[in-house]
Amino acid sequence: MTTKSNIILGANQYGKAEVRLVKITRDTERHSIEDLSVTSQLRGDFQAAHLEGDNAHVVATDTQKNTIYSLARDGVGSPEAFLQRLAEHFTTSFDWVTGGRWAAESYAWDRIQANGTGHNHSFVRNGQEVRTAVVVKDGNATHVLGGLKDMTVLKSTESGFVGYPKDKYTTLAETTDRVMSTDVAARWRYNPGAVATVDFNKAYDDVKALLLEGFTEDYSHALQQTLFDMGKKVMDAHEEIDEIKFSMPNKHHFVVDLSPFGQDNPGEVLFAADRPYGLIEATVVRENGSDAGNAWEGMAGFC
Ligand SMILES: O=c1[nH]c(=O)c2[nH]c(=O)[nH]c2[nH]1
Repeated sequence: MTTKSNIILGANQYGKAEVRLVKITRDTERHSIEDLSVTSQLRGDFQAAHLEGDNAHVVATDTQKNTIYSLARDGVGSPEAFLQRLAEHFTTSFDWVTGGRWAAESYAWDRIQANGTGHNHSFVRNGQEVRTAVVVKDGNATHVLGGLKDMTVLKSTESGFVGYPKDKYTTLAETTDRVMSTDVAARWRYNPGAVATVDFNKAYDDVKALLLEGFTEDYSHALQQTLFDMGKKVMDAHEEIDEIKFSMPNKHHFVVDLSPFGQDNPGEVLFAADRPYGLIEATVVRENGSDAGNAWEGMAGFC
């Protein structure tokens, strides 16, 4: 005789994904623009909805979307602060919502330069990188993650790759001078005790600058070393950050053989391959930093 095992509901969350929100602040002639894609996901007691079709606890995803727009009426400020307001709203408005995950991407706009100054109300999208933020609330614990992605960088020298093991499958030639390029994706976790006093926009600008400096500063023996240097630089300067995770493709640039055309090629004409690419991922952590709890749960694309 076989006994049937009991089937129960496991982890679950739900909400509205990628709510496109543009907030123009126009209380003076000099307008400003905040452009985000916001995702809200609630966690808590949603057992009856899944097991019995009882929606009494199901705050509609449409309501979640409307809440995002309504809270934006009072300003966004920073993605991290805005997500914390959403988290606070949902967990205090509905008893059974014990936590959730709120995420944003934000897209920067620069003022169009006209007659030597930034225009009051005309903007051009700045496509250098996409800013990311996540707030995870679980009971009394709140985790705030800053981040960025798609920040494409390249150094045309001061990078090499030597000393790796050679076996019968190794064809890669050692080099002490190559192009190194990557799309930086990084997410950093703020110490929960510091969150109340962090100026998230200022911290973001500074972290981005430090990442760029870290990429360029020293000779790179591998993307792995450069990744660590970048993370260490950020964490040395920002005590309020306890951890930074990276995912960085090694965007290979191959020197094209021009000898069939009777030409030399001292690393000037390159084939930029789009795949396959190396994929270098790591976390740089502050020893004895705060407990990450479930801050990284469900975070795709990072290890
Ligand atoms: O910076 C690099 N790291 C690697 O792990 C690697 N592997 C490889 O083939 N080229 C490179 N470059």
